[in-house]
Amino acid sequence: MLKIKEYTVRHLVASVLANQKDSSSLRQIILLMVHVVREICLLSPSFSQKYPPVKFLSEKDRKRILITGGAGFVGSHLTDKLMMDGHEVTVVDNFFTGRKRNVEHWIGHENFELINHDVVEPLYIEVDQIYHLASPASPPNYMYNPIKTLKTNTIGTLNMLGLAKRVGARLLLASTSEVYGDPEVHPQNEEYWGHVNPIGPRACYDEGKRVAETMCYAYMKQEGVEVRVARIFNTFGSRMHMNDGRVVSNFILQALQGEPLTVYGTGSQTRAFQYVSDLVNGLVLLMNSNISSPVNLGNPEEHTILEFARLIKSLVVSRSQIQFLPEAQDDPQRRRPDIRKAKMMLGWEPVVPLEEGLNKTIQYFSRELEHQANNQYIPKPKAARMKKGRPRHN
Ligand SMILES: O=c1ccn([C@@H]2O[C@H](COP(=O)(O)OP(=O)(O)O[C@H]3OC[C@@H](O)[C@H](O)[C@H]3O)[C@@H](O)[C@H]2O)c(=O)[nH]1
Repeated sequence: MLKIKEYTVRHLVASVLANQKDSSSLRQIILLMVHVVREICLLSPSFSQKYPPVKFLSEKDRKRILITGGAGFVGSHLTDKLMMDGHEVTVVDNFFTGRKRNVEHWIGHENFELINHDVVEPLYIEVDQIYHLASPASPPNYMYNPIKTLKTNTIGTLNMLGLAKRVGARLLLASTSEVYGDPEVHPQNEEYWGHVNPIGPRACYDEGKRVAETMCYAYMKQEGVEVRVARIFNTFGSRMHMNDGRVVSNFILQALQGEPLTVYGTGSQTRAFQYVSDLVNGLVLLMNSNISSPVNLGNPEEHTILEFARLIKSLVVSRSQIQFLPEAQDDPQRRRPDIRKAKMMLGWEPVVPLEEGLNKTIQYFSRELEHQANNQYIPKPKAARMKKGRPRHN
């Protein structure tokens, strides 16, 4: 089809050259060229790249959605869901822990945009909803540069709330179970005010998220901004960074490489882990609900860290030893979400069984290791409180 048009264009060009005053032929050429260019633009993405299937949404239902931290572990899975649901998604990331690789399958799609931007700087765009996820989330990452973690969670959140106010968007804050600190109430429900050491090594994140929640409710009361607050409990799945440093990725990588599984302390501390797809479904339900108060999103199945180490060792069928290292300072000793509110008000609860999620994650990390092996360098998981050199603040 294009060949015929090329021929026609050539034919018309020849006729114009033969008679330079033939303005109607010239007009025809221009119209035809415009048509051909438009067609090439429409066809070229599907020639060069296949995107995951995307639903068609009418103008009325299609939302313009900003995801800060959208190239990170959770953010990129959320990007996938919202893109496949047919929305227009703008991902903003400074690529501190996020990676282009996590969203590269959308690059070039007409509903997708990727912006390299740090939320500590203001952002001016038109959107209907903001999922504000930007922040390092693993303890070694957020402790690496505590001042930057504080700035991201305070100035970054203020900037996003300011944007929400200006454009009338609804903002969902990715808060955390860490607002409960080392809890004295078990399991943790949303009424609990928490037990956080304000000057400890985790404070940059715990207190940063606590003040981010405070900011949300100040903007809601004072400026009428619509806010949603998700208190996210421990989450795992594909696209966690090899250097993430959280327990699931550490144990899986160690087991796969035959290295000792590093248990901090006695391993009697507990956590409850949810698979990332469950979390993403919960975030979208919460955003589109009318619940403005905080909601816990997590899987209530609680295990000790030592049990996790043994389970992962057996799923990987690894001969790794278990190595006990000094416990991390202020490490919460027990954590399990009370999810009655999410169940009752969102109709949400986790559906992916722990072993199924772990097996998928093990497969993911096996592929990553193969990929790394083919690219010579295999990064080791970071230790709990690594801090070498002096990180920059900005
Ligand atoms: O190699 C390791 C890593 C971690 N751990 C232990 O495993 C437990 C879980 O540690 P993680 O680093 O995975 O996660 P934490 O529960 O400490 O923090 C997490 O809480 C909830 C989220 O908001 C965040 O993603 C993160 O801050 C801790 O007790 C930690 O000391 C190990 O025993 N060995």
